[in-house]
Amino acid sequence: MNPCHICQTETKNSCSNCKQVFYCSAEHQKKDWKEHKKNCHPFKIAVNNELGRHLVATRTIKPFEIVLKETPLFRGPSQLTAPVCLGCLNAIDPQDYKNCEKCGWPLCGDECVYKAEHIYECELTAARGKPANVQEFTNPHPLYQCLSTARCLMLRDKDMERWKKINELESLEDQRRGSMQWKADYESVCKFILKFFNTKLFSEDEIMRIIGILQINGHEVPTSDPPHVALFYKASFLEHSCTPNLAKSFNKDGNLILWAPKEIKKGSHLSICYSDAVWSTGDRQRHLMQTKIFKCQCPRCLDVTEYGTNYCALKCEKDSCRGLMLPASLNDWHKEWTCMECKSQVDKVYVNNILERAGSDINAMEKTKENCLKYLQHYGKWLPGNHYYMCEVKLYLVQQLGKQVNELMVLSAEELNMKLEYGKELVELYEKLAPCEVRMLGTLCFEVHSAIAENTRRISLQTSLSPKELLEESLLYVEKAVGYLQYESDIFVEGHILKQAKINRDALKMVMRM
Ligand SMILES: C[S@@+](CC[C@H](N)C(=O)[O-])C[C@H]1O[C@@H](n2cnc3c(N)ncnc32)[C@H](O)[C@@H]1O
Repeated sequence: MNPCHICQTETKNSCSNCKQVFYCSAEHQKKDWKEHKKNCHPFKIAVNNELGRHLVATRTIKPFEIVLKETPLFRGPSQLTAPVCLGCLNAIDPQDYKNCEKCGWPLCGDECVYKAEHIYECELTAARGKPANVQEFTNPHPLYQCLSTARCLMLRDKDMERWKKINELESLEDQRRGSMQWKADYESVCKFILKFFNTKLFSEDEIMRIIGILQINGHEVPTSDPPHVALFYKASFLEHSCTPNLAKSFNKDGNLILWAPKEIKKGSHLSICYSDAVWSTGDRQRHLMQTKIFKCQCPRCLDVTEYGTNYCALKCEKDSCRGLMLPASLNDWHKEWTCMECKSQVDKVYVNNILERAGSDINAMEKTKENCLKYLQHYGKWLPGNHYYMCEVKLYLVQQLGKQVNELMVLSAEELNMKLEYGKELVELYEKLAPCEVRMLGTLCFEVHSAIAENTRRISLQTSLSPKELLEESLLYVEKAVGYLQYESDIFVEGHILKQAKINRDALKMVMRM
């Protein structure tokens, strides 16, 4: 029993969405709804020593349910960017832009001059008495490195409520202080702000704290081109996992949508991936340590085989052995690797040589069908089929084969089969390893569906029958594609795939009813 939020009468009845606030009657619940809905979510904030604040589900969350939809608390240009319009945050067209009359920063045009967020750096720049002078538009521009920090600092005197919330977020000041990144930020952002804006408004500590908050909590938002950075208040309490349980989508206004691709049980921690779930363990861990200052101990990082997928393994160096080599234990990625079959060992130099060559060859390679096939054949000597580099190349192949309109119809039987087999293989692998990489999974499922549909068409031309199992399989993959992409906006290519997937799904259902 708990007290009713309105009248304190003891009651068992809680809000069915968040399970955290109690009401003795429907009437009292209705009375409180306007206030309560702002904080009514199926999670609560918890704290422990290892994670700090984190979010825990207060009830079981159903597949595809939206767990949190949030508008940005703050948005601004990325730290490393070519000049962008400070109104809409899209790239400046060097042939068609306008300098703000008050501060000199380039903007797209009149419609962007009065966008609310620009007033912050506009005022700060106008106060220095000399307009900003941006002439070069194609490369990352040093002036822009300091802009988000400066814009955010201005909230202190302009928007107390937002400033207070931003300052509640983690800055990891002590862990960051003195690191290489901290020193670089001190020179290129902190000292630069004080000098460029010729201001004494902010202390060095205040500036370094805001830099930390932006680094630890910032999200890259792809709704502008190039993407911009934004802070979201409640989403900032989410912990990281390399196999998270929440997917992240953005609507066209840059609002964040966090949703559950699979059921999440009551009491589970909610997580997103701060890094890239398709990267190798070494790369993810390095990235997390450099940018978010912690060593990931998620179940995937604590299992060298990554749930038996052997995503980072190498083939045994001995031709006579079919085993796979991995570090002997978790913290030994940088020591010897051992074959799990014959127990022979190789040193890190051997491992690095293979990985460095395989990595630089992918980067340098033009991603044509022929090159991808050559790569798979060549590196198949050292890398197993599930290796992350092999998967990257298979992903290119699946997308390349039948990319143009009607090209699918002229693929050879062998090519069509390759698209199908690699596509299915990748869906199975990434559903295990990266179930929240929904854009990649949705696109892959759509490719597999298209390949099965084409196969079905070829078979039915020969037999005048459409094999039922193939139609069912094609429907299964197109339904998966719709599920994974359902929150994608039509400003993204994935939003267009979603539209087509829905059309194909409905058409398939009709054919199957006939
Ligand atoms: C965006 S904040 C998350 C909220 C933060 N715990 C707080 O109290 O505000 C990111 C920071 O939380 C901590 N953190 C998040 N996920 C973690 C994890 N899986 N393991 C260890 N620390 C984690 C790290 O310090 C990380 O830099």
